[in-house]
Amino acid sequence: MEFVKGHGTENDFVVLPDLDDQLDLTVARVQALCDRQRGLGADGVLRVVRTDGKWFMDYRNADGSIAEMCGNGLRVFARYLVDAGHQRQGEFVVGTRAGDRTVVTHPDGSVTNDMGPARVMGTSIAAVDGQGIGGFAVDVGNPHLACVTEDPVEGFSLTAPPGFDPVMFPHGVNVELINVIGQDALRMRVYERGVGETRSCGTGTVASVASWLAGQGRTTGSATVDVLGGQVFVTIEPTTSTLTGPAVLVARGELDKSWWDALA
Ligand SMILES: N[C@@H](CCC[C@H](N)C(=O)O)C(=O)O
Repeated sequence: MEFVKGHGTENDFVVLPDLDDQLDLTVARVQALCDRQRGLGADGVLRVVRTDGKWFMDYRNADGSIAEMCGNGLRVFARYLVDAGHQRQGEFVVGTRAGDRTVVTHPDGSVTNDMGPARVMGTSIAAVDGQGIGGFAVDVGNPHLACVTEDPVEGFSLTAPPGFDPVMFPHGVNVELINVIGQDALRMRVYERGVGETRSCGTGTVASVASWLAGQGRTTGSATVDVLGGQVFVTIEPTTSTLTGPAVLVARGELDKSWWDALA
């Protein structure tokens, strides 16, 4: 069974081409694939499915849970489709659990995703490293609590999961810590639901820009977002948002059939 390994600003994924929707992708198999000692190692899995001529990104977190959307994963997914000859360079549509998303692949390897609306749902508090930090709840298809803070984000420990209000976030939440580092320039760290701290989160960068704008009473604007794994560019518009950043394919190979079968 073929696999491809790739990353977007060092948020890394195992891509599993399954065009005819045949794979039984169990929780145990996702966990083993993502394990950095006993598997390939990744923050998540992107299963590539084609149903009735439409692409679908089946995204799974490293713990095996299903998430609605993955912004960095979508760029890697798009890059894979072009690299494999399934799509021409340029614009096409990928279905996700959060809805259809238009992507544009660029000759320099970067990809621009239409990320859909970033909906600011209210305010809440994250408990991080023994500290309560206020932020905005932002729905980017998946849930985020994006917190702008004056304290340097480098100073926080994100080894333990942040606390959050389970009434506001009944299905869990991704928590972002954000510093404003210049004009229209943010720095972000993230603790992802179902993964832990990652070096980037595309939906998290969109939520961060929406939260930063909301803090100024604004609903539109653009910013660069520096993450541990690089930089992306986000624009928030009245009814949608866009995310531009790199997408890198690192390796391709074959999974061992007996290893895979033993995990069923
Ligand atoms: N890394 C992703 C987000 C993946 C899903 C997230 N962990 C969740 O459970 O909602 C991104 O780039 O957006």
